[in-house]
Order: sequence, then C-alpha cells, then structure tokens
Amino acid sequence: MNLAVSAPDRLVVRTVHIPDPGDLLARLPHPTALAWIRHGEGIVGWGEAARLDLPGGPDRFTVADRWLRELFGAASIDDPVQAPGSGPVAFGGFGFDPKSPDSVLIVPRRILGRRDGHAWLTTIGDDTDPLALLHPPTPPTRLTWSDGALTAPAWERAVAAAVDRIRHGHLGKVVLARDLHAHATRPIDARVLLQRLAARFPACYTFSCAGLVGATPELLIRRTGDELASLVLAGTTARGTGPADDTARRAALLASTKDREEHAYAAEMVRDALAPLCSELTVPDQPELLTLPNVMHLASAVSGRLDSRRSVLDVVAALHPTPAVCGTPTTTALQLIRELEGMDRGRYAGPVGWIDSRGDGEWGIALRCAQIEGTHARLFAGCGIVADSDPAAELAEAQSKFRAMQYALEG
Ligand SMILES: C=C(O[C@H]1C=CC=C(C(=O)O)[C@@H]1O)C(=O)O
Repeated sequence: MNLAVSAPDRLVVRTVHIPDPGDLLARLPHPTALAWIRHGEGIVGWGEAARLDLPGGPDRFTVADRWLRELFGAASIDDPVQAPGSGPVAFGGFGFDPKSPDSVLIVPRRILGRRDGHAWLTTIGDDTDPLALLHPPTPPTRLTWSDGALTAPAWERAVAAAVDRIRHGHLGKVVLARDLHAHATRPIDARVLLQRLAARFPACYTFSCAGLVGATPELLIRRTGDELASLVLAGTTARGTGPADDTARRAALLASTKDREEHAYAAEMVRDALAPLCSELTVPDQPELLTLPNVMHLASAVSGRLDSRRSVLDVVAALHPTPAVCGTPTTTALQLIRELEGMDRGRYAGPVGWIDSRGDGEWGIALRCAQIEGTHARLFAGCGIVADSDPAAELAEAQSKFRAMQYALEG
C-alpha cells in the first residue's frame, strides 16, 4: 500500500486546562476546520502536525491504527486533563468503498476541547499559532445547483432495478445513494456550514474533516475506556406539516413493516459484529424514534463492554460497512451499489470521527454531508431499499435528507 505520510519523528504535545471558551466553532481561525461537536461539546482543531493519506484497501483501518499507535507511542505528551479527546488526537474520514482512494487521518497542531464542564487546549509542536480569528467566515452566495451522477428519474430507475434484484432473492437490502452539486461564486467556508448545522441539528454530530462537512445523526461507535456505544439508524419518514401530521407519521413509521425490516438488517449486523468483541452487549428488542428537524428515523441505542484493549478504530474496522449504508449480504450489496449508483461515494457513508492516544474516540457514519472543494460542494443522500420499496417514495426521502446540507449552504 502506498501511503502519503507527513509527520515529524516525534510529536511534542502539551495540553492545558483553560476557562470555558464558549462556542468552539466560533474559535476556528481558518476555513480548513476540523470539528466534532454535539450539543456544544466536543473538539475542534486546526493546522496539521501530522497527516496520513491512505489509498484505500480493506485493511485501511488497521494500517491507519498502526501508524497512529507508532506516532502517538513515540510522542512526548504532557496531558494533565486526561479526558477523552485531550492530548493528541487524530481526526479522520475513511472511504466508504475499499476501492476508494479517499481515506485520511489528520493530527492538528491545535485542539480546543469542551466536555462535562471542563475545557482544554492542546498544542502540538510550537505554539505560535494565534488563537484570534484570522479570517472571519463569510456565507456562500449565489449558489447554482446541478444533478450529480444520476438525474432523479435515472436514480428512480436504479431503485426499481434494486427492488427487482431483491425480489428475485439476490439480496435482502441495499442502500442506494445519489449526489448533487452546488457551485458558489466564492470559496465555500466550512465554518459557516458548521455553525448552521450545529445550531439546527444540535443532537447530531456536526463534523468537518478534509473538506467533508456535515451533521450526522448516526453514531457508528464511541469508545470510552472499555465502554462502547452505538446508535443504529435505518427506516425514515419526512417530518410532517404540523404536530398532528408529525404524530401520524411517527405512528406510521413505528408500524411500517418495510421500515422495520430495513432497521432489523442494520441492528442485527451491529449486534453480530460487536458480540465477539464484548463481554456484555445490550441491543434493544424494538427500535425507538429519533426526531430531527427534517426527518424521523427508527433508532436502536446499543451499548457494550469491550473485553480487550482494542482501539476505537479496531472496532470501526469490525463494523464498517453496516447495512445502514451498504446492505445485506454486505458483499452482494456493495457490488450492486458499484453497479447501480454510477459514482464513487468518496468518504460519504464511511466512518468519520476522531481517536486519541488512549484509543478512545467517537466515529459516526458520514451522512447528511457534502465534500467541499473551493467553490464547489458535492452533496450526498441515500436510502435503504428492501423488497417493498417504492422508487418515488425513496426519491422523496433522499430529498428530505439532502435538506440538511442545502440549509447549511443556503441558510
Ligand atoms: C444513507 C443515509 O441514511 C441512512 C441512515 C438512516 C436512515 C436510512 C434510511 O432510512 O434509509 C439510511 O439507512 C443517508 O442519509 O444518506
């Protein structure tokens, strides 16, 4: 595997307690922001002390984990805070498809953290970076939109083809996604999108890493010591037009056999992947509802106790890709995605998050996101397809999911 590495021989890391910095996102000095925020808590980072670009491959998580263990193992770390996310941290995003050359880990030079009433600042290398806002963010203006790989009717035909394969017994479920393009007149500043997403979707994980910006509701895995947590999502309906419509939609989603089937594939796979790694594992019998401003999901909160010293990235490797983004059986679904979507997903639907030098971290599934490059944003949305799926309804569901990033870009 050809790795592109930039890192000093030895990281020198110093973390200090600081007074509450308030809104972490407001402290980001550059548009090239690294972020992981939920309910105002989390970490943000900037600058690059070390970076690993991976060409893909099924072993990309293991290779990344090994590189990071060596880097952090050799580092000089002064960290009196000792909280998850204090000391050196790598932010990362991995390609959805092992064939995708898009995986990256970035260890920032500065990390600002806030959690459970504590706040800290970590500096890696010299500390000449000013904390003041260098370039105040400006919102994108005059956006123009265009289709991605497939037009809406072509994507509906792809969904119909997937339903046909499922009905012929080739597979049980596949998740099909599409992309949309937005063009702005000036370079798009990730910080504006992050601020808007964090304000509108506080219960989601608002993230930014190497241009991939979004607010995902789906926690692939959190490791804190030996404690694991995951929030499995699959099965969706759009929000209603008012409280009565919302109530009716909630009841319909909970009662929908098609959505429950979609959900069961995902929850069962997460259970089966975590069971061999855990001494205790709790998976609810029935999904609950997660209500967001644009959609509602069937949700299962899974918790477990790790029975070995695996890092969070080891656990990510065991889980990805779940049927929330790929399908069942995994290999058949991945082949069908390659055949029908007509695009490379890049890091959309891949794991995104952070890991610290203790092996703790939080990784979400990169959903409700866009890849930002200069004046261009590429948005993604996908839907789980089972035997009873209706292409027009799936298209409408994808539009509801796109709304999160459309709002982030347009306000
Ligand atoms: C693939 C996406 O959502 C997944 C997560 C929650 C619900 C889903 C669904 O109901 O289809 C998808 O499995 C996406 O937002 O792009």
